[in-house]
Amino acid sequence: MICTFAKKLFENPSNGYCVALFQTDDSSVPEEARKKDKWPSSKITFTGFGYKIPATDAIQLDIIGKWKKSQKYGIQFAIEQCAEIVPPTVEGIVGYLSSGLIRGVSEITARKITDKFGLRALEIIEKEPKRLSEIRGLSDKKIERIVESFSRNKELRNIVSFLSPYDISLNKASKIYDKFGVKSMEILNETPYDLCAVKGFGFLTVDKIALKVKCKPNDKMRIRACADYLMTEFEAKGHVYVPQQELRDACFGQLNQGFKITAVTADEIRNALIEEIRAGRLVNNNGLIYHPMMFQREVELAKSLSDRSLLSPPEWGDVEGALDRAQAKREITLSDAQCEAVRMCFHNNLSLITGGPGTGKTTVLKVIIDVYRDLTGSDDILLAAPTGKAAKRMAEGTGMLTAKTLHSALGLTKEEDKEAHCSIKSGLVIVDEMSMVDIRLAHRLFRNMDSKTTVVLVGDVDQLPSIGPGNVFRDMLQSECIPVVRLDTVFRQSGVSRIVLNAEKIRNGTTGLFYGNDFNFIDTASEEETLEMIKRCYFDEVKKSGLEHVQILAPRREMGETSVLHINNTIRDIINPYVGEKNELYYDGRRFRIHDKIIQNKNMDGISNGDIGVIESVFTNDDEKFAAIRFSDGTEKCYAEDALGVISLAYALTIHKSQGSEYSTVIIPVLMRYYHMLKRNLIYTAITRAKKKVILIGEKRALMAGIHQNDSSKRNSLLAERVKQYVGDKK
Ligand SMILES: Nc1ncnc2c1ncn2[C@@H]1O[C@H](COP(=O)(O)OP(=O)(O)OP(=O)(O)O)[C@@H](O)[C@H]1O
Repeated sequence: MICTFAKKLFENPSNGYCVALFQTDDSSVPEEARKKDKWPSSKITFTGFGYKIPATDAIQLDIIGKWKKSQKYGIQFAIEQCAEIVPPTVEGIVGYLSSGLIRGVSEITARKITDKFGLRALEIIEKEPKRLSEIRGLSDKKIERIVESFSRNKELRNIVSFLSPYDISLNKASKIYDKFGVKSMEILNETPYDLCAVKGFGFLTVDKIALKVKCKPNDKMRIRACADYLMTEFEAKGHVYVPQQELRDACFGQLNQGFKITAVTADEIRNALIEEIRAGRLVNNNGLIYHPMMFQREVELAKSLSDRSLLSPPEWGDVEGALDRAQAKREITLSDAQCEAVRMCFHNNLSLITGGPGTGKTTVLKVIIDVYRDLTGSDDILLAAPTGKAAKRMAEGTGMLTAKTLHSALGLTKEEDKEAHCSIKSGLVIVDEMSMVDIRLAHRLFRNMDSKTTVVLVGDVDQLPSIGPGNVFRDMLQSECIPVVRLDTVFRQSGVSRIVLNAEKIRNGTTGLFYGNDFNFIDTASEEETLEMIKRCYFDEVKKSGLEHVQILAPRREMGETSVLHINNTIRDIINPYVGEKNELYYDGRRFRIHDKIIQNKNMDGISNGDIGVIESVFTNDDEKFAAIRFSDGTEKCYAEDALGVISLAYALTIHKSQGSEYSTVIIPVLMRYYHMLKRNLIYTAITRAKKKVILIGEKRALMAGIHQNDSSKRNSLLAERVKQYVGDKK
């Protein structure tokens, strides 16, 4: 449809999304889509939306798309492709060049260009840009900017029309241009799998495009991209390496999917993988395939751990005396295991402490800190944890002023930081919640830590392993080369807390749990009933203890009425109902409201991934909406509407996300529907988040089945074996 841009209604500058009014003579515009009241003109006015729409009336637009109906906005045109039609007149070209679409061209500049080149102006800019220097008063820098901007515009249009059959938005298309610039079209045609390097273009998307372009199913490029994709998928499941045959089989399945006869043979895959290994893009370590970076991390981390475990500790002096003084000062008598833990930390360079909730880990840390201060007269101690919440709890529990997130201690505060910028030189480093640390972060930590630092790693090995690849804490324990103390006596009012007793039972795979006020199970017959009961319990508990002390923890994020997403929307609409458009914000189909409880999902600008906050106000500034969020530590932060991708609602969280946090009361749905997800360490992690009360809702047999599923160590990693081997080699 040919139309002209009339008025911008909304724009999201971060992704180029725009809603606007357009005018046309095209009578195919549905009657309900025509705007009549405010735009009485001979033209037909309608609303359209899309990405990177040229916001100028200096040219005409040829738009392709579909009419879409929404309850809120009525019928609008969803623009999928948009071509600029520059009128073939000097005035038309001046209008186009000075419309703002081409950076650095004012009307005066545009006229200078048309004065010189007339109707050939656009052709000159495109094909003979150097000739622009014939125009007096145009600096080289300005010419460069004009040419760059012009070719970006043009290339983008080409990319978009090339990709139009594949449902790729303009926004995504512009990411291709940002990555490959003027080479974009060449890449799309010649080496389409290079697109996998662009954010938002996974192998599956690219494969569809590439196979249609010209790529043969058994093209090496395709096999290589598929192997890389599958390696990344394995890593996303927590594996550090993949056995060679498993990778070959997975490639065979993926590459032949959708073909009636074998399109890629096992031999072709084998040969392509051999080539990948020869070229150094994959590593074959005795039949185990790694991404080179993963291999390097595993080897270097293992070396670093073995070196530290063999290094003689500093001469501390009278550890026993300091230990006695610390106990006297704190008026506490540590158990034998606790004393052993303290001694271990001063007799070794690297030590591990593991224990479940209430087993006295924090108490031991306090004494370790006391002993260190006593022996050195110094406070050169770094406390760190993988999440902001865990760091905060660590500081509170030990009575230290600060504890950092590992990211901030290592200078990895921005998402783009791939390399750690800070080295850690403290005399004593204690890391809590170590089970959450993946191989990437552990590798960075040990690479950037002074070799003389005394390191104490604390965690609960029975909790879920890290989200990222590896099973670092468990592997360290299993290496049997790093000194460890397991704390297993529960101190916290033993016998009274069923949570702690049941945690112990679950840890051991026992299903005969104790039920009572602090550990409830509510049977429900269906998922709908479970949701109803979650709502009822949540409101009761919030009334009793307040919003921030009650947390719903669900195994699954999406799909189903008891998924995190569904529970969040349901609870929010009751607890914090709609109060008007001006108090709401939208981001990518999600809706946020003033007073909503939210969670931050990314480390940035002093706010840590996992921090909980509340939207305190919603305001508009310069036509843009903002949310002012107050985080639970008092930090306030404003987010523009288009930056809300970093937060989500937090009435319910996934169990994975809750690691490192604690709440007074947790409510957990357990249904056979999640059978494949319900594992012993998942249930253990969920219930140990509660300090005072656990309410499980659903089917008891699902809980029992989950407790019996113990696959916590099924992650491909050779860290333990490597540490053992290096230590053995050095002894
Ligand atoms: N040796 C001890 N004698 C008496 N009480 C102790 C001893 N050690 C710890 N406690 C008490 O037991 C409770 C739990 O201890 P602590 O907080 O150190 O455990 P934790 O393992 O850090 O627990 P969590 O992981 O749940 O935070 C505390 O109230 C603490 O004072």
